[in-house]
Amino acid sequence: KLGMAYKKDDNFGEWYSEVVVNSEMIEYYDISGCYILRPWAMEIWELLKEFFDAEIKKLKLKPYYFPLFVTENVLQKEKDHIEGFAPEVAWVTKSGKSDLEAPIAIRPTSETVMYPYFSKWIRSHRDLPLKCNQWCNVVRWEFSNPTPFIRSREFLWQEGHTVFATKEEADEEVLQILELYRRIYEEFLAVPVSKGRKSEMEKFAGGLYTTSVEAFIPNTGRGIQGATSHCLGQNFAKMFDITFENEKGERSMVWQNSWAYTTRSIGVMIMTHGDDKGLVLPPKVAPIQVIVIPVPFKDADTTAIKGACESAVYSLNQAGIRADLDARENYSPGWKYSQWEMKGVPLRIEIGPKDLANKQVRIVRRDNGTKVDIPSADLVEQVRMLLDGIQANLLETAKQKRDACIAPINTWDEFTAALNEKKLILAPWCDEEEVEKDVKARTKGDLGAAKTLCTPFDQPDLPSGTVCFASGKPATTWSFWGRSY
Ligand SMILES: O=C1CCCN[C@@H]1CCCn1cnc2cc(F)c(F)cc2c1=O
Ligand SMILES: [Mg+2]
Repeated sequence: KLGMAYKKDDNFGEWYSEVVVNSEMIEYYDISGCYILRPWAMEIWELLKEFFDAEIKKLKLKPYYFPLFVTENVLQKEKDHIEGFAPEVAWVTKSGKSDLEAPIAIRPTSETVMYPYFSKWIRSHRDLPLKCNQWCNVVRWEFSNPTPFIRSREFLWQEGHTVFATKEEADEEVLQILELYRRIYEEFLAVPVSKGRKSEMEKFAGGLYTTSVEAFIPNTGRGIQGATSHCLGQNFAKMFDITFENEKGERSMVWQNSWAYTTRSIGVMIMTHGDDKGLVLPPKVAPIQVIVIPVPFKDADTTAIKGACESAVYSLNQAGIRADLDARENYSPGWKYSQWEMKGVPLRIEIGPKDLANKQVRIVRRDNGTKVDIPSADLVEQVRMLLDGIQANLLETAKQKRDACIAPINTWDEFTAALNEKKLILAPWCDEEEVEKDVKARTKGDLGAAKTLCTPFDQPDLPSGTVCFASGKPATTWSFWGRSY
């Protein structure tokens, strides 16, 4: 509970498992790949949801809830949509002692659950655009090493599924949602991400194109997909016969998007900001932003000290700041400091007899450990400034660490060297799928093969004559490559 046995830079995997448990976010469960999400994690999920849900409501998304279960023939409606995924599908085969007539799948994603009904509900252009979002869990029985938040067999997400009359509307929304995902990561979780397009090989096979926000974990040198926003084109319209009568009375197929972010986002935040004392929470997502701790002294007036703590908490809460009082009698101040540091609370306020006498409080920052004494009269404004400062500092520090890992390369040898140095590789590529397959084959190994992470929208200058690092053919784009989660 108190103190960490593992150091982040020495044993990242063990450090991570310890932090998520000691901070009371996760409890391990007796089914591999399944975890209990405790309040310290769920409150973060709820703060993210509050932002995202309000934003998509501005975009006219409507809330739905579709069934958890999918019949076999519906799930397999289109082979290439779930071809490679079949091993991940979890099936219900019995109820009680008796077998079900036909096995029923638990949703791994909801296209096949929803789209037959989109087909039924959409008749004319007046039924468009249809904008559906659901907050739910999905199950994917993955076998690669399970990691809390990052890779679990059940996870929480939102899945947006939208239907438009024109490709232009779909293309526009794909980027609007991607920008919301960037905001989730950079403005709330203080995690820098790159917006880009997935390669033909890495994109959602059922769609037309995939965009994503990509993060990077310097400790492991691995990229990680933060969220995805797909344009499905008319592929699912064809599959599920989703057509509408346009203004001219012609029957045409709809254009669709689908997009999601998941509880994985919490794991990325933990990996990015955590340190050897535990979690470091960005204030925007901290369930408690300020913890106030009375520091009694042998014969000091403990009642007056507690009163001062309570009024500090009260005025902070009145100002919309999530503050709490830790007045537990059975723990020493020192123990409390360590425990709230482990939980990553951005600010700690200590009030002892001296502070009381001087009408001040001592504030300690979790991100850089600095201590400052401020007059109680300035409490709310100073705390607000400190919280904003911590939020900005966390993003800036993470950006600098990530940028320090970016390795622009031109040749194969530079590529393999950068890969072994756990870099986020920026390479000129001919954008050919065969070459991507070849790089995967040539870099196979215990740590996993290298792959494209995304082709960033923000393209550096590509001098004419630049050749692809892997094929020697003319390069057409700069892409991020690396090992990934
Ligand atoms: O990524 C998104 C956004 C939200 C809606 N879905 C899309 C594509 C999901 C891609 N995907 C991802 N994983 C899957 C796992 C399965 F077991 C399975 F049957 C199907 C899939 C599958 O289609
Ligand atoms: Mg998967």
